[in-house]
Amino acid sequence: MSNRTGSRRQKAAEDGERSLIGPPSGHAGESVRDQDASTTPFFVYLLAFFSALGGFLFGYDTGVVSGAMLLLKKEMHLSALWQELLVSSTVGAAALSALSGGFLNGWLGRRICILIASFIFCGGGIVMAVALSKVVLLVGRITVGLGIGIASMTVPVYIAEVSPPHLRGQLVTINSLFITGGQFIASVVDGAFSYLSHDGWRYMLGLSILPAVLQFFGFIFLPESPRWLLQKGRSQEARQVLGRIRGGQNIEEEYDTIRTSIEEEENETGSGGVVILRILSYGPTRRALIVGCGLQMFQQLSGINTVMYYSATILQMAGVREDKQAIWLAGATSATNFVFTLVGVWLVERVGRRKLTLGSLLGTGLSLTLLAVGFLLSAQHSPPVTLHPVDFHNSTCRLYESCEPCMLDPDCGFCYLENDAGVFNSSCVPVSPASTDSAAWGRCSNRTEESFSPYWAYNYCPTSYSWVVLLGLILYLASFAPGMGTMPWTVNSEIYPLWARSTGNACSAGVNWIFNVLVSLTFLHVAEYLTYYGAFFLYAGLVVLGLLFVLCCLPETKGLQLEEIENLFARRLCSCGDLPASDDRHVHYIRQSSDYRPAHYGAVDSDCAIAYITLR
Ligand SMILES: O[C@H]1[C@H](O)[C@@H](O)[C@H](O)[C@@H](O)[C@H]1O
Repeated sequence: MSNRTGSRRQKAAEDGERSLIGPPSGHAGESVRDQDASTTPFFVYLLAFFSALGGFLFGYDTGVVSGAMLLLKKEMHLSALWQELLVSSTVGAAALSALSGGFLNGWLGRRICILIASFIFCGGGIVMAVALSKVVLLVGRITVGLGIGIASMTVPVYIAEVSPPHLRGQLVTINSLFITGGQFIASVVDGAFSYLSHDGWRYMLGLSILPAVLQFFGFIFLPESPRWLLQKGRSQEARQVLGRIRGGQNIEEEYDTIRTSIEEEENETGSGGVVILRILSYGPTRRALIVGCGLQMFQQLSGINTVMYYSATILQMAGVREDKQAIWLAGATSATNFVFTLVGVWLVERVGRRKLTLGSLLGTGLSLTLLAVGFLLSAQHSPPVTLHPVDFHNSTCRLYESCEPCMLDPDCGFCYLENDAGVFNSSCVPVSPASTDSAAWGRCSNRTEESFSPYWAYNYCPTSYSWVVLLGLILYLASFAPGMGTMPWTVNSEIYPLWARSTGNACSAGVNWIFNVLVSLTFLHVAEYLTYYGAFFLYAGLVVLGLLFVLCCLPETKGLQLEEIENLFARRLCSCGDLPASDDRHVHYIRQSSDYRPAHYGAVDSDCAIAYITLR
C-alpha cells in the first residue's frame, strides 16, 4: 500500500471520527453527512426525477414491444425471425451503446450524455411511429436501443454524484423504480391501444417521445455533475453547482474530499492510458469491477426478463384464453414488479445494500424453485393427445402422445376442446408459418369465437397446477424486485472512484445487456432440451451461485461518501469466514464511522482484513 493511500485512509479515518462527533465548533453550517431529509433541498429531488426519466424510457421501450408485436405481426405479416429481430435488436444495440457510453461519459460529461440519450429516444420514437416498412421499424428499434444503453449507464452515475450520502441509495434506486414504472405504463398503453387493431402499435411505440422531450428540455436547464466538473479542472463551476444542490449547507468538507480524492487518485494510478487497462491493473478498481459486473450478470441470470416475457403464457396456462385479457393481466405482472421496486426504495437506506441483495436472492431462488415445481407437476399431468388426424406433410407433431412434448416442439401446437370435466378431443398439429396464433391446417387453423370452437395452445399446456406457477410468479417478483432488480444498478453507481466510474459503469451495464440478450435468446432452446421446469431449476441453481458471490464479495456501502467507498475494495475480495479485528487503519476507520457497529470481518486468511460489515 502506498504512503499516499495510507494518508488518504488516515484522512478518511479522521473524517469518519469527525462525523461521529459532529461538525467542529465554528463550522458555518451542517456538513453534507449530517443532512437529513428535512434539510435536503428540493432541487436534488428535481435532478433525480429528470434523470430518472431516462430509466422510464429504458423500461417503456423494452416493455412496450410485447403488446405492439401482437398487432404488428398481423399488420406487417412478421415471421418469427422478424419478431425476434425487432425485440432483440434493441437490447443488442443497448449493449453496444452502454459499452461505448463510458468513453462519451468521461469525455462529454453526464449532462451532455443524458441530453444525447433523450435526443436519440425522440428520434427513435418518431421513426417507429411513422414507419411504413419493417426495415424502418427495425432502424427505429435499434435507435432507441442506442438511447437505452447510454441512459442505463449514465443516469445512475449522475444521480449518485449529485446526491448527499444519506439519500444516495434511495435516489439512485428511484431510477430502478422508473424502469419498472416504464414497463408498467407500457403494459397499460399496450392494453389500451390493443383495441385499435389498425395502427395501434404506432401510438404504443411513438408515445415514448413525450417523456423524452420532457427530459431533453429539463436537462437544458439542469447542471453538470460537480464531481465530473472538478475532475475536468472546472473548479469554479463545480463549487457553484455543489452549493446549488446542497442548498446553503456547508460544502467545504465535501468539496475538499472530492478534490483531494481526485488528486490522490491521479498520483496513484496516473492519468494517461486506456482507462479499462488502468482499472484492470489496479487492485481496488479491478475488484470493484468484478463485483459490479458479477451483480449485473446474476441479475439477468435470475431470469427476470424471461419471467416477465412469458408471464402472458403463464397466465394462459392458468386458464386465461383471450389475447386481450392476457395483455391486461400481463400488465398486472409489471405492476407487481413496480410495487415491489418501491419496497426496495423504502428499504435500501434502512437495511443497506448487502442485506437487501442477499434477502432478495434467497427469495428469488426459492420462488424459482416453486415455479419449477409448478411446471414439473404440470408436465407430469399433461393432457394426452386423443386425436391423430392424417398429416400429409409428415411433420414431427403427429408423433407426440401428450401436450408437453408437443408444446416444447417450436413447430407444433396443441388443439383441444375443454369442459368442466377437463380437456378432450385434443390433437398435436403444426403451427401456421404465417403466425403462431393458429395451426397450419385443421380445426385450429380457422378458429371462431363460438363456444364449441377448439382452443389453440402454443408454448403452453392447459393444466390444473397453474396456481402453483402463479404463486411462484408472484413470489418471484416480490423477492426479485426490491433487491436484485435494483441493487446492481445502485451499487455500480457508487463503487468506482471518479476516474473509473464512467468506464466501470459502462462495462457493468454492457454485461447486463449482453446477459439480457443471452438469457432471452436461449430460453426457448433451453426449455426444449431441459423442459420448462428444467430451465427454471437451472435459473434457481444460478441464483444460488449469485448468493454465494454476494455473500463473499459485496461490501456494504450505505452512508459512506463516494470518495470513501473505494477503500472497501483496498484488500483482496474475501470469502466468508470470520477473522478477529485487526489494527489496520482502514478497519479503524470503518469502526469509527457513525453508521456502523464495530465491524465484523470475514476472511479466508490473515491477509484479508475486511470482507463485510454488519450493520447496526
Ligand atoms: O433492473 C431492471 C428491472 O428489474 C427490469 O424489470 C428488467 O427488465 C431489467 O432487465 C433490469 O435491468
